[in-house]
Amino acid sequence: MSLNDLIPVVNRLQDIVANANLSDLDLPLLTVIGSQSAGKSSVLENIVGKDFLPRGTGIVTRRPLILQLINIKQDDPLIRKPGVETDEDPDAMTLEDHLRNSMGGPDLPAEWGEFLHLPGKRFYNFQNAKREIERETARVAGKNKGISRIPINLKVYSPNVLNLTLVDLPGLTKIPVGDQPTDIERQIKNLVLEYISKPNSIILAVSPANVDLVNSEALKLARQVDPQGKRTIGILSKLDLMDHGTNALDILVGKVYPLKLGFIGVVNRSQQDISTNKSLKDSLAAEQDFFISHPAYRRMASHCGTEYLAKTLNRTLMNHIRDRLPDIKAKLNTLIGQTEQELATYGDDLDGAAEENRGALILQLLNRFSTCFISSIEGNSSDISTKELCGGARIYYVYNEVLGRSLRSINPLQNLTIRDIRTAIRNSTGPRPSLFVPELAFDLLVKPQIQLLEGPAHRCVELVYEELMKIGHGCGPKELARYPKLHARLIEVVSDLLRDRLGPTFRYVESLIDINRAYINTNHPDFVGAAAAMASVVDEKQRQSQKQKLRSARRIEKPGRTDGKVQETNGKVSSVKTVLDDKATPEKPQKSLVSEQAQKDEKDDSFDDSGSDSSESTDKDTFLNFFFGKDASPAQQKQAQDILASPQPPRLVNHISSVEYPDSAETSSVIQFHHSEAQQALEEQMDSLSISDEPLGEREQMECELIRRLIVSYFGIVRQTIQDQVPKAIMCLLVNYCKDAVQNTLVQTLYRESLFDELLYEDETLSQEREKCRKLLDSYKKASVVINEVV
Ligand SMILES: Nc1nc2c(ncn2[C@@H]2O[C@H](COP(=O)(O)OP(=O)(O)OP(=O)(O)O)[C@@H](O)[C@H]2O)c(=O)[nH]1
Repeated sequence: MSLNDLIPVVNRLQDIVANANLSDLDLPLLTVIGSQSAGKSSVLENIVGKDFLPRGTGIVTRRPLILQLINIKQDDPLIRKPGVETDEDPDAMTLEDHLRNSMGGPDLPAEWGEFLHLPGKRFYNFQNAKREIERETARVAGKNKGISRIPINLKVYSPNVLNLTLVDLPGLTKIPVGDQPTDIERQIKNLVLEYISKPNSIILAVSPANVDLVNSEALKLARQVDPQGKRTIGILSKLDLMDHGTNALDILVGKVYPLKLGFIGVVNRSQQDISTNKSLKDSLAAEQDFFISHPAYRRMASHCGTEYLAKTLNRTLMNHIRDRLPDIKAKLNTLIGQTEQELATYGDDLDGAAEENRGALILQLLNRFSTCFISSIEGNSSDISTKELCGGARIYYVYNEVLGRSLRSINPLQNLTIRDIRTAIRNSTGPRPSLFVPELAFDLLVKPQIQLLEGPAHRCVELVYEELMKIGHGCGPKELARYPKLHARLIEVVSDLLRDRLGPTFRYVESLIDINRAYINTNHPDFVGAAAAMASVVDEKQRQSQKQKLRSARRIEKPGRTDGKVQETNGKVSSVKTVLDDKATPEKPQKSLVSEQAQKDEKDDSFDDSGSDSSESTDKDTFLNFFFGKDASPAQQKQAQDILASPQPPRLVNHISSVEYPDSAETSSVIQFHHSEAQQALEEQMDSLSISDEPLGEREQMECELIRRLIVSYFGIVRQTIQDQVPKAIMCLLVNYCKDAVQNTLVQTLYRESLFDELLYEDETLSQEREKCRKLLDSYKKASVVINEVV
């Protein structure tokens, strides 16, 4: 097999490794070394088969030349790339040439060189390339024999070359000439070693036969990096210039210097041949004649010459490739398996599939989509996230955590000032003073409070709706990715279904609130009732009064200590003041009673039971004494009013003003109950218009407190009802409804023959991907055949 025979095999393998993204076939680097004028460039040129390297007497190669041969196919689009700069002289071009070039000409040569330092410029004429090498050498290394380690990179594109890299290096020399530095020998040696020490480098050590081999600098250096001679090929040049009567037979048969890859004798073109432009072809023929006709080499002529060198290189490259093959083969097998799997995920090509097959496919996809939707809600989907709550679990969370928490966060007495209560009581009694608990006022006041429950109930419906939407969007088998239009339509239909159900669910939840506002059932078994509430109010009042009396008594015993406390604890000034005042007027129960209640409210975040857990004591005597007893003194009234008019305890207000849902990522679930300052100011203004500053009577204070307790108790009952009923309503009207209806709705809307084409429109990128995948698989399979052939 000659180098030319190797080209197609290596090219196919190169294609394989490139396509399969395998590590490169990694063909060795051929590095030509030798003393000055040994014939390195000539050898290299013979291997490449192109006459393009500057040659001559004296030092010619003064910069490393990295020659990258790139194999291109005859029909490679690169060949006809329009608008490239060429080395052709425009003035010397004929009209025909111009036409040919402007049309991206069919006759452009398929071989050209391109320098790294002149990107985009093509050298179709290799004599021009030779001149450019000379110019570029002189530009960097000067004109006077100087050398430079900066390489010249030349790429040769041709259908007739192997993808190989060859390196031509400056000749080894001892004595500095021209601009060369005094340590030229060391510098060149280092430069050469840099290239040949790469294990991937095959060293072509050129030694001229007319110089004693013991003086071969090339062999000396090669031995340094390849002591066993495994990757060094000895080349004996200038065999034609040996003294008459002498020959290099001993060297060529390996008797003088041991090299595993052996020595090969060559006869390159002489300077005269170059001057007379002797063609490469003719010089190869002449070389052949030389060996056949030479008495010493005749017997081994088949193992001499450039052609044999090419064969040896070929064998070396093949061995190298064989070494790499098992690895490539294993990778290829894995890739074939993987690609087959990938191809299977794209599904069969539906082009030209029968109508019933399409119908069955659509039906199957609709069913799988609806099953996925249902199982996501029920929590038996196979694709359950472990990162966040989803589907049915998230709905449960909305009911229990989000709704429960937001309902609990509502203050039953929100927006309800003592003044509002007093005004309501007064309005409801009409012109007469009331005898008993003003029931109408309670009725009037509790209804707007019940309305407060509507916000969280609505939000709960919204959140469940949003979750169902999310489920709808994330649903469906993987195959749906292949049919983007079908997928979009499925989502659309489910979204429509959900949207249709949103209205009825909202309305039902609203009516739940309306129903609860329509009739205030004071007979509810859990309702605290007026008598019990009043009893608890009175009971607390009494207890408070007793406590205060006790404290007053103690203070009278130790007056100094009380004073000290007043000064020490700023925050408690008012309570201590109360005690002191109480001392002067012992019968002022109402104030401490109310403040106790405020403290109680403060402690109770949920606001729901403060009324209902009150004591059942019905101390009629005390109750009547209090309710129909003598009025409090004006001083007592003022004190009570101060406290009643005081705002809600700060912690309570903060708590109500912003309640966050536990799921911080769900910012939309944050329910805000902010009062705008403007609104508050307006309310205060209205208060001052509607309510006189007339202080509350003791009886009024008791009534207000009573109403407050009744509202808290009744509100708690309704809140519980709402917390119980809203999830049931949502399940019935939204979640279960959609679960039951999804499949039918999908089939009714989408299973229509007229829609099949549109719905089964395949994602273009996907069909391209499948095609690509199929081609890749083909190429892998072919590659596998190629590899088996090589072995
Ligand atoms: N007669 C004869 N001349 C040769 C042979 N090989 C090379 N030459 C001549 O030797 C001279 C140097 O050849 P090159 O190929 O330039 O040698 P080189 O080793 O590349 O030289 P530098 O790059 O300058 O180190 C040229 O004039 C060649 O024609 C050969 O086998 N026989």
